[in-house]
Parts: sequence; structure tokens; C-alpha cells
Amino acid sequence: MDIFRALKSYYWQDKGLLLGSVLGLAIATALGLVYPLLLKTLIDDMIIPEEFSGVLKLSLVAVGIIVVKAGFQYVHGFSGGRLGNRLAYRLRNACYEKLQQLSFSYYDTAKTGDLMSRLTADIEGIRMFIGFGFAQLLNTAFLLVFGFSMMFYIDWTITLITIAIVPVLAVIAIKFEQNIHPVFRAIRSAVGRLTVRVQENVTGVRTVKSFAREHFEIKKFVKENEEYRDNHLELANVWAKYFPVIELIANLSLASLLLVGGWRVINGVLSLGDLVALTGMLGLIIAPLWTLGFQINAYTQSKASGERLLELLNQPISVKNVADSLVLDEEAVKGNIRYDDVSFRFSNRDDLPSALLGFNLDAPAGSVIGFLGGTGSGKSTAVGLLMRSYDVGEGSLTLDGVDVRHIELASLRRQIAIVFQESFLFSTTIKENISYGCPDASMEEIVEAARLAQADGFISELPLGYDTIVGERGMGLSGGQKQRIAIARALLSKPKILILDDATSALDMETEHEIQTAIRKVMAGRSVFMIAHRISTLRNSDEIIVLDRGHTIQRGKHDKLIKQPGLYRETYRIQYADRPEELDQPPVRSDRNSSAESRVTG
Ligand SMILES: Nc1ncnc2c1ncn2[C@@H]1O[C@H](COP(=O)(O)OP(=O)(O)OP(=O)(O)O)[C@@H](O)[C@H]1O
Repeated sequence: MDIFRALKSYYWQDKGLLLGSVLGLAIATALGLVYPLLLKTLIDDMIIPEEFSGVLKLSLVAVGIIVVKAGFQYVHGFSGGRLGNRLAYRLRNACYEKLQQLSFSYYDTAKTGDLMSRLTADIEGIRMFIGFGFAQLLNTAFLLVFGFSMMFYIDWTITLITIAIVPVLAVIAIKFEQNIHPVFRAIRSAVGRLTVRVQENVTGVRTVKSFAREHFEIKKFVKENEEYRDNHLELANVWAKYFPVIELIANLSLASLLLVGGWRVINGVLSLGDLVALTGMLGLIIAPLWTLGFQINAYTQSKASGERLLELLNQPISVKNVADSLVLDEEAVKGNIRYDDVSFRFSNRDDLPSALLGFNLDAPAGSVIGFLGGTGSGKSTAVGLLMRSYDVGEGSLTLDGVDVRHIELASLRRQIAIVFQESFLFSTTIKENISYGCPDASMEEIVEAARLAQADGFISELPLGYDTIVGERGMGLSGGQKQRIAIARALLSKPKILILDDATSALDMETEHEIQTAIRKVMAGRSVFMIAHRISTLRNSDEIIVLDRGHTIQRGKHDKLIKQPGLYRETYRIQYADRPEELDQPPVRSDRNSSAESRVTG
């Protein structure tokens, strides 16, 4: 019940509906118990003494009860339906909101398919139980109390004999619940894994096909599917074991009633009408007991779903606003960035050394900072810390002298635009993709941004131009086209700081050069952080930082670095093999003699 208590805030505001659902069903059930009493009256007071004058009145009472019962059943259905749907609506919104708040670190390990199944199947499980299952479970309890009280009133001896089944059934029901809960939990996780498998396969279909790994993928899927099937077989086993036992015990009590009741009628201790009424009532009590297994099922299933939802909802947020965090005044932000002895290690990778070590940088507003280094050398980590993808471990990182951890997240990120190497596009129009960060931008502004990003040309050639809907994640566009749309999106927001994380890698040199020129114009007086593997992209930077395994191994301007032995000069030598003139000047020894001289970036 702890799970449902923890979820209380999502349904308790509709306690009126919860009450309507529970009471509606309870009253309808109580009215159902009146039928056997009417039958008793018919037999004992009308048929046996041959007093037929009251039959019409009795039928009218029966009709009246049917109508009122139908009314209460409607109240149960209406309230339960509304309650369940409102709860599901709130839970879906809360989970989605939580997904927006969770930090980058959560998504480093989260699986999309698993999250999808939490937001769909798990919420559905809770909806059904809180809306209907809970009332039905309570109803079974009501039925036991009302039903046995009435039976007790008619003949307490018989009732005591038949009531003996209840504790036996309760013990079996509890055992059943204990056995079936882990199976349901396994089923929920198996559904999550299956969804992940399908989602990853569809997302990575090009890679799968290009490596002709369809059979391998099918094999992987079949394995997950087998697990899912086995979980269901296990479920069927548990069911098969318990269901007949529950039914047998329930029927034994009916048989004992017939035996003892029949004996008492023959001996004239009990009237025939009473026996019929008792049999009818026991039948009404036993019916939901037969479905007790289903009800417990719904309960355990939704408990497992609730656990999964709470796990998501209670997930700690690693990067969040501190109390009294500073909301930046956008007009006043200058864009001076300073890293002081910053070190950072990914918390989910304790096996790895720090991704960044003792990193220092003083970038006054308007500077263009270039980053070069082999894969995994810490370039993305260094720039990511600026927008608080993760919070710095040691040292400090300030924007205009304020530690970024003290700046309100949203207002910090509004100053920064980042373009990743993998440009993500939403499956909507190109126009909406470009204006994603500035939904109020005019069409002129959108076209201007696209022009600066050298994207206007190819967009205009598309039959629907800016209204072209791009496929999921930009399918249907080339890598370079996607990058240009992503650059346009970043430029449109006129950020104080622009981060290009290998964002022009898919462009030809000429297009890249034109974009660079445009960026310099647009970003005049604002800072640009540029990660690249091409010297041509970096050479005009105010400062170039060369990283190797988290350490800064070289720094300076192009003209200086080109003369030092080291990774930068080596990279230049390879990329400009046909133009060695700049290298002809005698090398200047750097104070950190690079061991990475022979290591070349990708
Ligand atoms: N989200 C993450 N979780 C755990 N470790 C990570 C994560 N991102 C990067 N790393 C690790 O941190 C180190 C630095 O990675 P980073 O992405 O900063 O390198 P990079 O220089 O940008 O590489 P590339 O040029 O390949 O993009 C690497 O060892 C990498 O494996």
C-alpha cells in the first residue's frame, strides 16, 4: 500500500470520485443482496401459503431495485472512469515534466524504450486499478461483510459452517499474491527491454542494414521475446496452480450449505425460502471470491507499475538550481568566461580517469576559443560544463565572475547556443526546427539565420521550402544539411556564447569557410567555443587549446602552435601535406614537450 500512498497526490484531489466509485459499487452490491430476500418472501409468504395477491407488488419492488442498482452502477462506472483518467493524465504530465528536469547524467544510462513503457503501459496499469480495481477489491470485502451478516441473521449455524472458507481463501489469496508479484515485475521489465530493442533497431536501422546484421538483430529480439514468453508462461503456471484450488474451496462451501441446509429444511428447522435465500447469497458472495485472483492480479500489477513510476518520479536531479540562484539579466550579460583549475570525472564511469584535469581558461567576451584533441580527450566535457550539462567537480567556472552553479539554469542556458556534431532535428517543418529556441521569430529572421548558416539555398530548392517536414531525427536530409539547419537554429537565438561541438564536420571546406565568416560577423563581441578536428576551422581562433586525456598539452594562437612540436603541428602537417611552407620555420620548443606528438586527431 506504500506505493499507493506515495502516489496519493495524483488521485487524492479527486477523493469525491474515489468515494463515488467505491460507494456506487458497494450500494449496487448491497442492493443485489436483496434479490435472495425477495425470493424468500416469494416462496415462504406467497407460493407455499398460495397467497398470490402480493406477487405484483413484489415484482414492482424487484424492478425498482433493478433501476436503483443500475443508477449506482452508473455512479461507479462514471466516477471510476473519471478518477482513473484524471490520475493517468496527471501522472503522464508529471513523468514528462520529470523527464524535462532530469540532467544529462540520467540520460547517459536511460533507455528510451523503457521510459516509453513506463509512460504508457505502467500508467495504464495504475489507471485501471485506482479507477476500478480498488473499488472491486473493496466491494469483495463489503460483500463478505454484508452477505455473511444477512446469512447470519437467517441461520447462524449454516453461516458459521460456510464462513469457514473465508480464512482458507484469504491465506491462498495472499500466497497467490506473493507468487505472482515477482512474475508481474519481471513481465514489466521484459516489456521495457522489448520496447528498447525495437526502438533501438528502428533508430539504428541504417547501421543494421549496412552491416547486414539483420539476423543478429532478429536473434537478439527472439531472445528477449523468449524471456517475455517465459515470464507469461510462468504467470500461466501460477494461475493454473491456484485457480482450481480457489474454485474447489468455494464450491465445497456451497456443497456444505446444500447438505446442512437441506437437512434442516427436511427437519423443519429452516424454511424452504430461507434455504433458497441462503444459497442465492452464498452464490453472490462466492462469485467475486472466484475473481479475487484477478483482483489481486490487478493490484500487484499496478503495484509493480507504481514502483516503476515512482522510481522515475523520485529520480534525483543532479544539476539543479540552488536556493536563491541568480537569474541573469540578459541585457547585462557580457560573456566573460573563466575556468579555474577545473577537474571533472563522470560519476557513472568511476573506472575511468578524470575527463578533464586542472583546466584553466580565461575567455573575455568576444573571444573565439578553439579546441583540438584526439577522441575522448575532454573537449566536449570542457564546453559542456559551461552550460552545466554536468556540474564541475573541482575548481570553478564563472560567467561574468559568477560561478555558473549559482546561476539559474534556464537563464544560463538562454545565453548559450550549442550545435552538436550529431544535429538533432524534430519531425516537424524546417521552419519550426530553426525557430525551436525562438518560437516568436519572424519568417524574415528565420530566413536570415538560414542564409548565414548557408542553408537557405537548399531549403528554397525543396518543393515546400521552409514548410518541408523533415523525417524523424532529420531523415531525408544529408548530414551537412542537418548541420546547417542546426547552425541556423543556434544563430537565430543570437546567443552570448556559441558552442560549435564539431558542428561543421560534415560540411565541405568552402561552405564551412562561408559559415565561419558569417558566424564571426554575427558573433562580433560575443564568445565562440569551437571544437574541431580541422586546422582550417581553428586557425583564426584567439586561443587554441590542445587537449590530451583531459590535460591541456598546448595552448596559444595558430602561428605559435604551428611552430611547436606537438599534436597541433602534427595535425597541420598531415592536413596540409601539400602546403608545408608554414612548417618550414624552425620549431620552437614548448615548455610541455608533448608525448602526443605522434597522436593525430580523427
Ligand atoms: N556521458 C558520459 N558518461 C561517461 N563518460 C563519458 C561521457 N561522455 C564522455 N565520457 C568520457 O569522458 C572522456 C572525455 O570525453 P569527451 O566527450 O569530452 O571527449 P571529446 O574530446 O569531446 O571526444 P570526441 O572528439 O570524440 O567528441 C572520454 O573518456 C569519454 O569516454
